[in-house]
Order: sequence, then structure tokens, then C-alpha cells
Amino acid sequence: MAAPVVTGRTRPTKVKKQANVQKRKRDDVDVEKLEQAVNDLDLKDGTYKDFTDLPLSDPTKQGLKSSHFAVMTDIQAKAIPLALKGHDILGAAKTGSGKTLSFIIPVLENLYRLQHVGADAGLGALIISPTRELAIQIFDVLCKLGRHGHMFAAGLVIGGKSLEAEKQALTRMNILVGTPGRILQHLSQTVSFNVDDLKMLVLDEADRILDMGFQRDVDAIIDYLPKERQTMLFSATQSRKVSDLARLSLQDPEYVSVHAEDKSATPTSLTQNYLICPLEEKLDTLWSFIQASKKSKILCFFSSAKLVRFVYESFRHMQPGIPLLHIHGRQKQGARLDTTAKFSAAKASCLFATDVAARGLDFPAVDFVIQVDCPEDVDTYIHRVGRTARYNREGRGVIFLAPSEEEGMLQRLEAKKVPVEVINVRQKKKQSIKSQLVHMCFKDPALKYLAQKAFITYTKSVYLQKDKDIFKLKEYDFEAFAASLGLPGAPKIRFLKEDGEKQKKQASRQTLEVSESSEEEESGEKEQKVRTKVDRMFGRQNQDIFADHYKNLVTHEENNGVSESADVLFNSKSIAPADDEDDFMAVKRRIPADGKAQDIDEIDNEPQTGGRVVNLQGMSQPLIIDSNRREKLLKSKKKVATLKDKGHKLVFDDDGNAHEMYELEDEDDFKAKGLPEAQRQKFIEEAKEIVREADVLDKATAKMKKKEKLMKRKDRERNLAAEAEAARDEEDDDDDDDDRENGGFGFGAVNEDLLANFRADAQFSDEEEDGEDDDDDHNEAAKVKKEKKWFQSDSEGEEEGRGSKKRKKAKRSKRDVVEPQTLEDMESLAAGLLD
Ligand SMILES: Nc1ncnc2c1ncn2[C@@H]1O[C@H](COP(=O)(O)OP(=O)(O)OP(=O)(O)O)[C@@H](O)[C@H]1O
Repeated sequence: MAAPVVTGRTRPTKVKKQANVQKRKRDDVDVEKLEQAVNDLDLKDGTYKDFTDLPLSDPTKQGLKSSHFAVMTDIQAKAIPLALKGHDILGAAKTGSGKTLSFIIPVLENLYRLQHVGADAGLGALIISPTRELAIQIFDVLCKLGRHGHMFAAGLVIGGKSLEAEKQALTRMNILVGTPGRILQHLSQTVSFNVDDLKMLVLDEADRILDMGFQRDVDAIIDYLPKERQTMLFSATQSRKVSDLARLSLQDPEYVSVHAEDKSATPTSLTQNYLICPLEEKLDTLWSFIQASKKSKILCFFSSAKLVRFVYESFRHMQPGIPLLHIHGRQKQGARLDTTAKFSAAKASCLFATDVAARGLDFPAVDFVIQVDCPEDVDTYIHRVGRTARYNREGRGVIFLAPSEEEGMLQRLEAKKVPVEVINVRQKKKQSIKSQLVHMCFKDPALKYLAQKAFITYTKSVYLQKDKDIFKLKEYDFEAFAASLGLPGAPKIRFLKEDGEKQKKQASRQTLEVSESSEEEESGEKEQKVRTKVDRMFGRQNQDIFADHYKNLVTHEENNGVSESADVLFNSKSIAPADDEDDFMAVKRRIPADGKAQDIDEIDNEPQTGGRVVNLQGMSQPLIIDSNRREKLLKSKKKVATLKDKGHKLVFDDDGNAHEMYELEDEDDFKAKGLPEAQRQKFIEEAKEIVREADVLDKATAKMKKKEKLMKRKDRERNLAAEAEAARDEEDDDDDDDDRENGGFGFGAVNEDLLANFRADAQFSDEEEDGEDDDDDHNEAAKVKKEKKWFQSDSEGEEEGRGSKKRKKAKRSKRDVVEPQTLEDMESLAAGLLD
């Protein structure tokens, strides 16, 4: 049977038609037997230990064998028999305990027994994963197991790939693995994507897929699916929320929780520690740890992508002696896949990651999981730390806890049966990298910018954390933290809602405003302005490393004394120190619709309306810009350019003084020159005189040139004529008889005609010169052309040759004429030559 066909990474197998037919017949018999065996399955605990004990199809058995899966794990032994019988399942088991096979095997087997195969059958099973990497991993396991004879077409749909290519392949799919967003996109956009016959729905990391982040997508997906289906949910942190069960229309689900009675919610082979580490010492500690474990495979978790990037970039600069990698959700798909592949293959490496790598990923042989930033909850902790100590391997997890986080986090861990032991850092081995980070940030503005962003996103993440017993914003020393990142000072963060209750309600991105203007905050300006996307961008940008485009814009406005325009346009809080002297992006004045200028302070105290009138210097009309238009305006480079002053040219005098290109004359001098009309007349007369003189000179020069040209031409002509004559003389003497035999077609005849040709040419040239000065090269080329033509037209040449003999003889006498000395000589010579 064919291995699954996949989109993106296709693994087609060509199976001969006949073999297929025979196989199908065998399968039919197989299916009947299997169906019977499945019905007879004993669901008592501990009945089945090995995969061979289960009634599985031959292709699946082969797949398991070739992957060296023999003994089932607890979750597999419990969940697979139930799933084979068609039960809905809520599966919970520790990380790394083999949950993937617990749903892959039933998917293959149940569809196999239903003979839900081929393009006509449509989609039979849908497996949803919260991340692309996990979807790929599941798909790989599916392919591994299915490639030994299963005929299903299986596909992988994750973001970051060609939607069109996926659309084409989707119609043929029997099993589909994907992320919620992409699956929903296909369900709503791909007309031929048929899910009416779906038999199985699987949610891996179900608690994550069912949480707030994916709620809308998942609910929409469920709406497309038939209600009659088997549904399986798996996670290491499975919940039995009634609401979730209702959402998914589970029917009498079996709750399979194999480790519920265990002392620990984490694998027993996992050693877990925590160390108390103030925020400002985190990077020193991490660096020292990496230095001490250069031969290990380490996975470090951070709370934000910016922090991951900053630590990766800065540590890389310091050459830690171990390959560094980083992964976060903002990377491109290719880079993410590349990183996961590299880290999987590496023996010793350190991967900095966000929670995008926290769930489900099965990196082989990870030695350490370091949670540099405290996770949002214990479930996240369990998933993160579960990247090590997988399937009976040993592993170690270490979490860095700030002093204020210790108590709350330990309580939460204990409540969820996660045993962690405190450890201390050996101070002797601890290295400080603060000065190096300061140096790097000073030298490299991009790194400094990253550090600022890292600081801001970290602070933001702490602010947005729901569990305020762990994350106590006021307990952190943010100044020291900023210094530890190499920053000269902490970028100021303004939290609009300080009240704890309100924080919870309003814990969304919009409630957090970031500004580096400390003065502004201290002044307690409470007014909330409508902030556009651009405003926020400007608010966040580090002015030192603004994109060039914006830098130019700002510089230009400043240079032209319209610094207020930038600020008004962007409506941003000043991110420069609010020093009156330094008016970078500080609003000086705004002109309201009635045209009366007002101080900015007055305006700021007024309630904001949608529109605003701005007078930009260098513009003839006051410009009315409402916030919508302003945003549009800013998106268009062309329009922004129209707001800029066009600039003006300066000329420098001999002393190096700059002047306007067209400067007004001194008034007295101007008056002394008389009335404008008289001045104009005088100017015209003077100009006329200059033109007249120039004209005479031009004419004389033109005449001389013409004569010179003529002389040259005549000279050439005379020389040629002389040569032709000499040649003829020779032939006249020696080859008269030969000429006659050849019908007069010999070199003599040719030269004779050539001469005639030159004559004609000379005449032609003269005529041309009367018209306009012609290019010498052109004439020369024309001559060569005519020569060629001559040599080719035999009869013409013969005739002309004979006719011109007399003329030639007459001119032979003039051959020895004295070299012309003057123009008159030349002209008379030319006249003679031309008859
Ligand atoms: N029966 C088995 N025999 C041998 N190895 C197995 C078996 N089942 C699973 N494994 C291996 O155990 C590892 C972990 O399996 P899997 O990724 O399915 O765990 P999981 O429970 O899904 O973990 P997580 O909760 O982190 O997603 C894999 O490398 C897998 O190949």
C-alpha cells in the first residue's frame, strides 16, 4: 500500500494497479477479521502489553516494527484499545510518555477498517496541533507508521506554506494534520475541501487548543465538522472541563489518565531544581551555567521573543564555546524548521526559545531545561520541563525564580504535584557579563535597541501575567535589570491602569503604553489621546536607531523649523527627554480651524476631536488633517514628500559666502539704473550688439572651416587621380592586347571607372556641403560603399571606363600641376578636375 501523500513534503509511492487490486481483496478479508477482533477486545487494565497483542492491520504492525516500537507505554496500553473500539477519549499522561502513538495508531486502524481510503472517500481524520513544529512532528510519526503499506493520502497544513498548493492537494486527503488557523482557512476558502465524511477528530495538546488563544478558530472548525464522529483529546495537562466537552460534542468520553495517582505530575526520571536569582543576575547566571555545561544539550525558555533574540545575539558575540540556536514565533517558518532540525541533530547545543517550543516537541536527549523566566502557570512549567527526560531517559530542569516569585510559584508547583528542590549557584564559578553587555550595547545600536525591546517586552509580560501572587510588579528592580542588559537606564514604562482589578480586566496590549519620556510621566499627564498604529510605533522606537526613512523625515522637519509637524502628524508622546530646549518631536503650536494660533498647552487641555488643523511651514495653505487621513498620509511616501519643503539652491561667491540663486539686488543700486522699461530697452540693445558681433565671428569661422574641408577633399581626389593615371600608363604600355581579350575588364578599366566614380563623388560632396556640413566619416563610408558597388557591377564599369578614357587623357597633362598654395589655387584646380 502507498505511503501517505503529503502536501509540501510529498512521499508518493507508485503501486502497480494489479498489485493494488490483489491487495484490496486481501484487505477485505483482513478488515473483517480485524473488525471481529476489535469487537472482542478486553478493556480491562493490563490485558495488553505489546503492540502485537492488539488487533492491528499488517501495515501498522510493520510500521511499528520498523520503528522499533514493541512494548506499549501506559497511556498507549490504556487508550489504544478504547480508541480502536471507537470511544471518545480524554487522554492525560506525563510528558514524553508516548501520547502521539496513542492517537496515531487508532486513526490509521479505524480508517483502515472502515476502508476510508482514496480521493473519493474524502477527509477521514483531522489532527489539530497548537504549533507548526508539533504538527510537523506528528505528521512525521504518521508517515513513519503508515509508510509500510497504508494507502491513505495524508497531508500537513500549517501556515507559512503555499496556500494554493495545499488547496490542490486537500481534495485528495484522507488524513490531515494542521494548526487551527490554517485548517480554518481551508475550511472557509477551499471549496473542494470536503469534511462531511470525517470520522475522527484529534486534538493534541488539547488544553492549549481549547484555551482562549484558539477558542474562536476551534469553535469555527467544529462548526464545519459532522457531529457523528470519534473525538480524542490528549495532553500532559488534560482538563475535564464540562464546557470543553460540550463545545466538542463529546459523547460519553473515556477519561484515560494514567499518572493521576502518581506522586509527581512530571516524569520520575526528571530532576527538578530552582534557584533564587534576582532579575538583574539572570544573564550572569545563565552565562556561567552555559560555560560550565559546554558539552550538554540545553534548552532555555524565556518569556518573549525579543528577550530570546537579545540573549542569542549578545551571547553569540561573546563566543560561548557551544553552538547557540534560537527559536520564537516571529521567525520565518524556514528558520524555525531549520533550528528544530539542528537542535534535534546536535549533541551539544544551547537553544534559546519562547513557549513556541514548550509543548510536544520531542528533541532527542536534551540534558537541561532552564526556565530563565518564570512560566505563566504550572502547566506551562510542566510542558517546558517535559522537553527533557522523555520516554524513560534522564533529564534535569532548573527554574530561575526572582525572590518575589519564589513563594507563589512554589505553592503552585506543590499544588500540582511538581517536586522542585532549591539549589545555589557556586559564587566562585559565577561570571559577570554586565560590562561586556554594556560595551556591546554602546558599540552596537541595534543590540541596544534589542536590549530595550527585551526589557520592555519582559516588563510587559510581567505586567500582563494573571497570577499576581507570583508576579508582583513592584517587587522587581527594573533599573537593575535594565543595567544587566547593558542599558544605560531603564526605558520608562507607563501602565495606564494601575489598579489591580482593572489590570486583570484590561490586561491587553492596548492598555500598555510605553514611553521613554520620564518627564512627561512625572508631570502626571492623564489625558489619553487616540493613538494610531504609527503613533505606537513611534512611541516604541528607539530614536537612535530609527529606520532611515523616519530619521530622514524627522531630521528634515527639524532642519526646516517645522519640528512640530512630525509630532502633530504622529501624535506621539515625545520619546526624547521633555527638555524645552530639545524640541525633537515636541509640539510647539497648533493652529485650529479658525486660524488662530494657540499654545500647545492650551490645546492639550482641550478635549480631542477627530480633526486637527496644522500649519506646516513651507506650505501655502493650512492643512486640515484628521486622524484617518493622517495615517493614510503617512503610509504614502509620495504624500509625505508633498509636505516637505522642496529645498533651495545656494551659490557661493569667490569669498565662499553662500547666496540664494536669485537674490534681490540692493534697492539703491536698482533705483540708480532708472525705470524698468528703460532698463529693459537698454538690456535688449546691449544683447543685440553682442549677438551681432558673435554672428560675424561665427560666419567667418564657418567659412574658413568650409574652405579647409574643400581643400582636403580636392587633395585626396588629386592623389587618387594621379595613382589611377600611373596605373593606366603601365597597362597601356604592356597589356593592351590582354585588355581587349578580357573585354576591357581589367584593373585599368576598373581604375578608370574608379576615377570617374570619384569625380561623381566629389561633385556630390560639393553639393552636400552647400547644404549642411557633413560628417567626414560619413562621406568616407559612402565612398567605400560606392567602391564596393563598382567592383560588383561589371557592365556598368566597362561602359563608363571606355567613355571616360578621353577625359582622363586630357587630364593626364594636368597631373603634374604645381601644388596649390592658396584657396584660389585649390578652387581653380577643383574646377579643372570637374570640367
Ligand atoms: N511504545 C514506545 N516504545 C518506545 N518508544 C516510544 C514508545 N512510545 C513513544 N515512544 C517515544 O517516546 C518519545 C515521546 O513520545 P511522545 O512524543 O509521543 O510523547 P508525548 O506524551 O506526546 O509527550 P508530550 O506530552 O511532551 O507531547 C518519542 O521519542 C517516542 O518515539
